Amino acid sequence: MKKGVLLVNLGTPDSPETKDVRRYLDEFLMDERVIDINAVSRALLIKGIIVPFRGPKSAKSYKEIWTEEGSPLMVYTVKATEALKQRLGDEYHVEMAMRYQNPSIQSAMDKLRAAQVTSIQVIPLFPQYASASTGSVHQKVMEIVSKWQTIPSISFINSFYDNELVIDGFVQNGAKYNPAEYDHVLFSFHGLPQRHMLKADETKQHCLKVANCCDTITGANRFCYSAQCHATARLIAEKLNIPKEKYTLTFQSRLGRDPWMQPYTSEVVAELAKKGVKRMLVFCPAFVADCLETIFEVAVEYNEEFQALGGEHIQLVESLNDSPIWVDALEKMVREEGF
Ligand SMILES: C=CC1=C(C)c2cc3[nH]c(cc4nc(cc5[nH]c(cc1n2)c(C)c5CCC(=O)O)C(CCC(=O)O)=C4C)c(C)c3C=C
Ligand SMILES: [Fe+2]
Ligand SMILES: [Fe+2]
Repeated sequence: MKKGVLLVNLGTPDSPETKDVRRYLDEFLMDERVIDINAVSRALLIKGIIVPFRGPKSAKSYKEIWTEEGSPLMVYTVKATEALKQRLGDEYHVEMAMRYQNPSIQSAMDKLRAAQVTSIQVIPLFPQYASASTGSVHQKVMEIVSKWQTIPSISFINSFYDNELVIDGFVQNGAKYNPAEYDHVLFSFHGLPQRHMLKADETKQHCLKVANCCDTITGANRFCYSAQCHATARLIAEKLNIPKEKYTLTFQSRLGRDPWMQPYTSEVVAELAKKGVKRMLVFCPAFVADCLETIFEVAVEYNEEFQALGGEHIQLVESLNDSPIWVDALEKMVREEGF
């Protein structure tokens, strides 16, 4: 009998065609943990405005990054999963799923059940915990097993923002570019609406109330996405000897008009270009695989904005993708934190 492992990434459209992108956006943005407003307003906003209008625009962006093997997020996640299977051997049954679209969590859980695994270890592939990413994966898995007659031992990884091998993976990739040769370094994380941060603060007295609330991890902010992003950036910067004044942490990918976590990457990129920064190195350590948000938003869109304002070049540091050190990190998580 084998132990089960379920790796879950965010998800990506089945193809870069508008109909598939719309179906993906619809499933993603109708998740109440992502757009956390009342159900009627969410349906009106998402089905009536965002999906119809954003669908064709996003499809155009996906066409720019699509490869012969498929969407980069999918390609890298599949490769890392295959490498992990090799490492873990016969003692484990490993499945990979996407929170939205395919392969679905339901299909992966069905396979684990059919394989009669003795336990299931769920690893959402997001280094920093957010209700909209990790929390949503946890909820979906719990919904599925709640319908099973027999529920095996299940464990959920909450976050791995300070995992040494994960940090070292980003450090190795960044070191290839010799950060000292760049004028400035950005750590650009996927953003979230500010209200998600406030909801994560169980004390209601810390987040955005205490000065520099994200600078250290405390009891109040231990599950705060922003505080965990700050910790990840600090650890990478320390290992690469990047002094504090030479790097900035920013948040990208804002959607809608509500305030999101700040500072916004787009605004910092523009300010730095205007200040005369010419060469900038950008890490995106919220993503374990390169995807639309890194390959297109950072390396193409922000790069163009930077150059239009006098900057010379934005260099994206590759994500962990299917690097051996990332597979080492996953293997260690499975062997040390599982059953
Ligand atoms: C790092 C984890 C992620 C969190 C947290 C997250 C929250 C979040 N995202 C949106 C809206 C969009 N995100 C989109 C793409 C996207 N998001 C993540 C990760 C997180 N999102 C990834 C890995 C990707 C790329 C997927 C790929 O196929 O490459 C998109 C779709 C693209 C676009 O149209 O721009 C949207 C929309 C919200 C609203 C949100 C939390 C509230
Ligand atoms: Fe996102
Ligand atoms: Fe904070």
